[in-house]
Amino acid sequence: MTRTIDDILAAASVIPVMEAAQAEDGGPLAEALLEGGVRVAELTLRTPAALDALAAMKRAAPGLIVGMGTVLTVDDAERALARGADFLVSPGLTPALLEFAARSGAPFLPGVATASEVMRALEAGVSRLKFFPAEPAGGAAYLKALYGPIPAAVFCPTGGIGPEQAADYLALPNVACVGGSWIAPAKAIEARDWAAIAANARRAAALKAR
Ligand SMILES: O=C(O)C(=O)C[C@H](O)[C@H](O)COP(=O)(O)O
Repeated sequence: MTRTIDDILAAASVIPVMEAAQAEDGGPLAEALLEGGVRVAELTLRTPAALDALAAMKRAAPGLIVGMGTVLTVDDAERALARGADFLVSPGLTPALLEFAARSGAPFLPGVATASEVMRALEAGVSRLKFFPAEPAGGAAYLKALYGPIPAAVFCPTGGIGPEQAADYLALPNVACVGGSWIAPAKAIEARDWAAIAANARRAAALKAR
């Protein structure tokens, strides 16, 4: 059965967004997230080790749905899928990536930050969107304002969100989940503090969308 981006967002209330400097950290990181009850995570394509780390996550915890973030080009998307990414996340939305997602059928969460970008996505048949960078772009109040004229768009806000802001977003009718680096910060991964990451994951998994 093909998993859609809607299925993936429905499986998550909080999506940990991570950066891995060492590929071998992927396995224990994925296990810590699953242990904490997190079902969906995003690993950013920001380090040379990212693709290997993603493959390690999928090997160690096949039940964890792992997306590749920071997908900027079709080449990034192809490389991520080849290493086992379950979905693709981009900070923005380009015609080339939209076309690739439509052609490949890969679940894709493109980023938007304005009403015009949301409308462009809807014209392309895409209604599940990352709101990025959420806090600098206007926060929960901004998304609440977009809901009036454009109720069809559903967001996963990410960028500058911590546990204090998450509940405000999750209470909105147009928010499916939120993303953030606070569950598995780069420092905790570097320190291999899997117990702290599992504890953060447990608290995050307890947050629920409306
Ligand atoms: O690389 C990407 O594709 C991104 O979209 C960036 C991430 O969403 C942010 O790095 C989240 O990090 P925080 O703001 O610390 O929660």
